[in-house]
Amino acid sequence: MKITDIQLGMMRVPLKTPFKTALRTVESVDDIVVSIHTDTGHIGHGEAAATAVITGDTHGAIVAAISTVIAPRLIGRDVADLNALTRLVQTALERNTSAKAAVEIALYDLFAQLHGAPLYRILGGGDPVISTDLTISVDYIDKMVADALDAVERGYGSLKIKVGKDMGVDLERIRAIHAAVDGRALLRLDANQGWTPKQAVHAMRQLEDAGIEPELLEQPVKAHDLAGLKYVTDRVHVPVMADESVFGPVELIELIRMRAADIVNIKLMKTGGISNAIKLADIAGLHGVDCMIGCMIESSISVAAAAHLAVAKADVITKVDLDGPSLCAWNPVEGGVRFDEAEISIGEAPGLGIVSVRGVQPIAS
Ligand SMILES: C[C@H](N)C(=O)N[C@H](CCC(=O)O)C(=O)O
Ligand SMILES: [Mg+2]
Repeated sequence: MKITDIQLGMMRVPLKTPFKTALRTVESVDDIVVSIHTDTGHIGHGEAAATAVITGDTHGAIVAAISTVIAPRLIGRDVADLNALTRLVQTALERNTSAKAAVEIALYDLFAQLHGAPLYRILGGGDPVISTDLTISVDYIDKMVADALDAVERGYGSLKIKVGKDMGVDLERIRAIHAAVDGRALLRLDANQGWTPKQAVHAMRQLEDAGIEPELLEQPVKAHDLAGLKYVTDRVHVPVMADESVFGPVELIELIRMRAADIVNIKLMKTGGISNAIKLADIAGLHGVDCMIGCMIESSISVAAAAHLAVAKADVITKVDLDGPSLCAWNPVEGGVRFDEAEISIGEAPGLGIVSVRGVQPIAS
């Protein structure tokens, strides 16, 4: 199975409701779709999210990285040599993790198709049904409470509450949601770097005093501030999770050496795809550090790949935040992984199981 062409397209899928964090507000998935064509007629699919405030990646940079740097290295190569191909992708250029992720996802999709098995089986197998949380965007308190109650009604057992905007109001937000949900869902807090280390410790102690025990606190402080993250981890009972602070193995090893966090959030758009995500899970597992698998604002192409990985690495990836497809107004993918509110289930179709993708505008390269 030889690679003959790599095509790029732009996909827009509106979200059901605006997605709001301490870092940004976004109303649609606007992602680059990668299709890798082969001489056997098989097509591998991938997707890159341009989350400039986190990865630094923009649409223009993703398109340029793939079309001018990565694709020329892959054309004519055999999909059977997956490890050689992922090395070519990872060493093609520095950073550009979302572009690398999209290409790797499509390569793994093809590799699994080559072997006639769903990707999770190629990655080691597992129970193909997992549960995701749902994100509650940071907003007016009444709106967040209503969104949280709606999510509980829809069957979500874990809610990821976005905070990090204003410490005083954030505490009110959490207290109000905690009271309304009344034990029917676990509360994960994600400050997206919005607090100082001292504010984060103060906030968690206030919650403790009020008898509120969130399941975890995600990325309370600036991404580069590992010392600040450790300051919080050392002083609160709530498990602290690193998200924006950890992209790849190098950051994870430093985080573990410093004992700066209790959990790490693995996202394909940060790791540059599946090969490094496997390394992160293995390093974390070796050190007894649990992982969450997360996503950016992505659709059911790249989130499907993350779901396959989560199934295969379920011993280490114990928490799932793959709600991108649930946030979308419609599903652009025919076939593939089934996203039904909290339940994500993977079928037995080879690769990612994607039959076709709707609403993609070709990008001339
Ligand atoms: C969508 C997912 N639940 C999530 O919250 N991801 C964010 C970043 C998403 C973005 O800004 O695109 C996170 O975990 O920080
Ligand atoms: Mg996060």
